[in-house]
Amino acid sequence: MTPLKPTEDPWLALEIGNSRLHWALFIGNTLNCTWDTDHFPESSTPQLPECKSLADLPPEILPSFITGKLGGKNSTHPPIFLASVVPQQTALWQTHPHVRIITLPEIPLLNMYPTLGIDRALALWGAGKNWSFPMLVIDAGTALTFTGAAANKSLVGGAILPGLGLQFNNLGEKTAQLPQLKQEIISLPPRFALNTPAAIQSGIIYTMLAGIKDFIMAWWELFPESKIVIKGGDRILLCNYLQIQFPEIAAHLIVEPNLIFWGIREIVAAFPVN
Ligand SMILES: Nc1ncnc2c1ncn2[C@@H]1O[C@H](COP(=O)(O)OP(=O)(O)O)[C@@H](O)[C@H]1O
Ligand SMILES: CC(C)(COP(=O)(O)O)[C@@H](O)C(=O)NCCC(=O)O
Ligand SMILES: [K+]
Repeated sequence: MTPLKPTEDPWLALEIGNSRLHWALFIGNTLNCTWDTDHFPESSTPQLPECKSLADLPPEILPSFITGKLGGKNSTHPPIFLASVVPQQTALWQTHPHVRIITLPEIPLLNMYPTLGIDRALALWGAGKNWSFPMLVIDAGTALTFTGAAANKSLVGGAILPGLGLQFNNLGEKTAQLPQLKQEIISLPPRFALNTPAAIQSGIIYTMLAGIKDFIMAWWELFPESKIVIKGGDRILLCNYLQIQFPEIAAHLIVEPNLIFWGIREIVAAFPVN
């Protein structure tokens, strides 16, 4: 891989989550734009190892406006810094000539355990470096996770539960009489509902909001001054309802969709260049 001049060269960040791929284009240290794409279908076997130039990347991965920003299809392929929590998807990229996979030991957090998700570690590192430690990150993604570190950048720990989409899908799939609902809740349902869809929405949303509040309160008992950042595909929906249910808590949350990319940028900046 050609060495990177961190101040001016373009590079791509790719986070592979359990629902989709999250992409960012950086020019040096500056985030230029972000986009999301689907996982590769398991049936397809993209010829990623053959990717020598940008023209070889499928258009559903690299939209044409991004190729344009990079100087067109014939320009040199920028490096892709990849962090993934989906091993089957990582495997597809492993042999790509311009991909560099970020691993847990490269993240300078202390006290990490070996199976900690790289997305959680990067988001926490990115948040702490941007806003300061202690720090608690809430990731409202496929899974909902809480991940916290103390002032000395040491992982305190966290928690994992099914995210909003998973809760709705699981309930719809594993019960005979419950419908598959979309998690787009237009407004907060009545707490004590008189029809099935509203009862499902009530159960899921009120317990999730109460759970988030409880974890935040427990964290503030340990670290009263800590900032809290929330990311992930369901962040806006959850923040909107937190705002209604627990406005004093919602007011303290920093909402940041690009947290993982700040984490990746920190690691790339520390990446040795010739
Ligand atoms: N366009 C979208 N595609 C998929 N999920 C979405 C989209 N917009 C919002 N979501 C919500 O985002 C959640 C997934 O969050 P995301 O941060 O994308 O997941 P991951 O990083 O785990 O792949 C889903 O539960 C879903 O409700
Ligand atoms: C908890 C996760 C599934 C979250 O994944 P996501 O919802 O962001 O796709 C992922 O961070 C993971 O696989 N973690 C490994 C276990 C751990 O962090 O302890
Ligand atoms: K994630």
